Amino acid sequence: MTFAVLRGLHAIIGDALHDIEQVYAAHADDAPPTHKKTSSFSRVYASPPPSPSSSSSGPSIFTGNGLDFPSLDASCDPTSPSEQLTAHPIVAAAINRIVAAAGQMAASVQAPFLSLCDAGMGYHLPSCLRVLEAAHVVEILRDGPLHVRDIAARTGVDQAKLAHILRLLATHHLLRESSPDVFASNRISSLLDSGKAVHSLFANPERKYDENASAIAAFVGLCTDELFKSSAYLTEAVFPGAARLYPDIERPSGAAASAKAANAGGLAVIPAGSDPTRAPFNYAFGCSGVGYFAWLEGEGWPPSAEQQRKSGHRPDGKPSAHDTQGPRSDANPNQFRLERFGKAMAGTGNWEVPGAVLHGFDWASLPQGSVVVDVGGGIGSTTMLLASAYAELDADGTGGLRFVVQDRSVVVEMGQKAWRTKCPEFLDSGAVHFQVHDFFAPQPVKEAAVYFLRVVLHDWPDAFAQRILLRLREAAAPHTRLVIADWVLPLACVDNFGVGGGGETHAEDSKEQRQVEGAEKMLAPAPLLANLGKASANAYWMDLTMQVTFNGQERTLREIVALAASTGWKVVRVTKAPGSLFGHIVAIPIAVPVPLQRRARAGSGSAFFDVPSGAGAASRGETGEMEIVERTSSRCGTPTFGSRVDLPSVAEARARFERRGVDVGRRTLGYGGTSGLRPPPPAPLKQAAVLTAPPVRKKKPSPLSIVPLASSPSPSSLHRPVASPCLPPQATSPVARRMSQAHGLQSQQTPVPLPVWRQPPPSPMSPRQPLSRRSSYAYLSATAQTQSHAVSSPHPVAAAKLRHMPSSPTLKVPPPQHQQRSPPSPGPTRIPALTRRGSCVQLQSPTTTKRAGTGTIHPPMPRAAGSGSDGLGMTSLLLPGRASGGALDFWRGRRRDDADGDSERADDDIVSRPTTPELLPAGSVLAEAARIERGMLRSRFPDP
Ligand SMILES: C[S@@+](CC[C@H](N)C(=O)[O-])C[C@H]1O[C@@H](n2cnc3c(N)ncnc32)[C@H](O)[C@@H]1O
Repeated sequence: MTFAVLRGLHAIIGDALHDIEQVYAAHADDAPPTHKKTSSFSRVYASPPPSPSSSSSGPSIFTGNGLDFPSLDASCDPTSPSEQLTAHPIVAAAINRIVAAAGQMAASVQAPFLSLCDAGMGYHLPSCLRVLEAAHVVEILRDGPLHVRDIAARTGVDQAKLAHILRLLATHHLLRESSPDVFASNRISSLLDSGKAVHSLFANPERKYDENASAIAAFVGLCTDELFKSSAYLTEAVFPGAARLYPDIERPSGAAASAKAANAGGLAVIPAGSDPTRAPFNYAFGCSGVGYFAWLEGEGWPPSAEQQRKSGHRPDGKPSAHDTQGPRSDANPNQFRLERFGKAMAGTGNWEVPGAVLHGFDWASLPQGSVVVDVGGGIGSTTMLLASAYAELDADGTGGLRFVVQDRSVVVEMGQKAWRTKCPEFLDSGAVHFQVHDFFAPQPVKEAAVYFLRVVLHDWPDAFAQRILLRLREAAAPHTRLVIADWVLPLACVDNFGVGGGGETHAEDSKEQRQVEGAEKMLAPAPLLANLGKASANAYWMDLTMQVTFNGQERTLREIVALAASTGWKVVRVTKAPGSLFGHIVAIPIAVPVPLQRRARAGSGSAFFDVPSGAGAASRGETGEMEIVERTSSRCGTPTFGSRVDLPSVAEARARFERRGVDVGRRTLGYGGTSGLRPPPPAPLKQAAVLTAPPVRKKKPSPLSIVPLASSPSPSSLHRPVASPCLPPQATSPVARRMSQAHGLQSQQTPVPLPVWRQPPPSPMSPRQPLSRRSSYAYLSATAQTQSHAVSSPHPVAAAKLRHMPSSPTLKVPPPQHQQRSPPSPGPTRIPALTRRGSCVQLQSPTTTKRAGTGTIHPPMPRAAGSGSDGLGMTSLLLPGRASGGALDFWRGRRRDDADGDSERADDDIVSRPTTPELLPAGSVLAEAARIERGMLRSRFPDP
């Protein structure tokens, strides 16, 4: 059977390659001459002929010119059509199948001992990668290949050693040895280019990460330095037996004591390995009891004597001469790492497919005036996205959702400043309100419609995450919904959990718990690993990174469900954007587990168990959990670790969802060959799942709802807001997708929305609808172009009539008015100039969260001279699968029906009007099309 498996893997690779070739062939017209692929296959990495076992048999579809796949040997140019096409859903999905199948194939056929050598000595890769980054080798190679002698001369690294370091990287395709001892950058290593001039890098190495382009270099620097070193101490931290065997290891003190601090009342015990300040990182850097962020800010320095001895630091704690971490400021010896971390964080918004949050919950179903609390919301970047879609207020001040962004005081201050600068109208109207709040303390906003936790829980071990969730449960009303946005790790095997199946679910899972709408059994069928193996690796790298740094973790669905259930929440739905392992989990309040109820009744006023804290307790070895939280804390309040520090403008936020990087549509594309890779699509979102009242029994209300919170002893005296441990997986787009292999799993998880991209020509294996060869894709890369959008604010100026959020710390949700709202209608939009002559766009109605339809815009046809106006052209809109469509007439000037001069439009504006409005089922679809076309027309007919 093994040969059958190997042949199966081989066929997957062949078929996936075929899919990719088809897409590139379909875009041959987009290729500038330099990107055209020739039929000679002269390059080293040119495509081999299809696999004989491939179901898409036949020769390569390239017999002449075509758009070639990016070469591994050349620098990465994210703006090239060839590179951009790698994000095409079909291509991205095919790439994932290739990565998964090739990884599995290699593991299957390679001698097991050599596989162990790969895994066991793979640590040299991050080591060598760090040299490459720290010594600025990629910038040195920016202008072309160099002999190692010259690289050594410029870096000061010994020539012989450097040659071996670079060769190891070249052997793993991270660099290229173009001739003996001559090295060149390639598609992968070129991403490390910080964009800085080489001389300035050597003159001011501490300024390397000043520029935006350096986010990936910063990320790799972070990964290959403290995170890599931390990972080396995983065994010491998790395996109690290690202490006996490796006496040289300094065991962080108090680890055992913190286990005692666990309470026995139903909340998770805090085992020794779950103290965020005694993680592998603390072993590696000899800074027991100091949280990672506090360490970055200078605490725990100098390291212990043992650590100094091992790392070569001088006994006075000052760095030794050969320490290459860059100059340290007197105030904070870790300043370089601190700033690098901040830079590496840039772009965490790419954890999520742009706009995915809008589909993660049925926000439009919430009654007017509902309050959404973004708990640990950073400076409100995600709230900005939601508010710009749902906070629009009606003229009488009753419309729209209201948002409360809660975080630590230093973050709230930053958030308010950013919002005041970029979109004060939300603050002025009271639609958005910032609030200082420690999420371990009682939640001041009671009975909110939604409590939203985005990438917060993964920062914390279970025992702490439980406390955060319990605080929200205490404040919840029956109608409250909890929305958790975090990675959802699939198992490495088929998993029936949540899909309602029996079989392999754990006996202790109740049937109710097993039902989670949107749960998936697998991402890929056999012979591939169910979680797509190596193609999904990034989420698992992230998971372990959280673990080694903070004892945090990413969670599987069953772990999230169990965590939620232990604090009185039932997970009802998970939504993942196509191509992402990042999920939005919706939970409803249920009865709180009995042990916590007992505790609440026992008179504490809270389900929390207040454990010993303070110096006295510590001296008795009874470290309290809240003391642990404090130790995790950031000393000088470094702002938004793990949170995005850049607030998008309203325009950028709207642009993210207006262009819909995400689609939860269910349209299936026919895929060649590897049929069965896509599990059936999840059922359409049911509003009922969100709107139906939770099963709270009237006769037995949750004890938490009757807990006299007012008389509760406030644990806040024990708390102070703490910096959150959280880590970056990705740097900024468009290369972010490379850092997330999970990005682009579309075809395996959810059918690809049809018209986002132009499709390849139909093949006998995979009949597809041919689309205009002239058309192109309007959604190139949402994140890449977001910056260039300028959308006028959709919000009516009715500030005087707007209701303000009460500024008191306790907010009550106003009685629901049970009136459905709609997101704002699109305002006039300037779309970035596209160079193509037409577009194939994914169209969605901005007036509803449901998909209104999809369509293909055919290229504008220039008007015949003398056709009676200064018109620019007409474009037609087709809605596939429907006998409907329409046409748009574009011209420069005033709207025709405003010819009386009433119009506010400028004479040189490009405007449009449907010529066949009756044919269009959704005017908003047409409006969307018009905005896109206007953008393209502007580029062709620049403003006079
Ligand atoms: C990974 S960031 C997520 C930020 C935001 N939700 C987002 O998605 O961009 C974690 C956030 O938790 C905040 N945080 C950490 N400890 C906190 C606490 N005890 N109370 C409130 N917020 C806290 C941090 O300041 C940070 O903004």
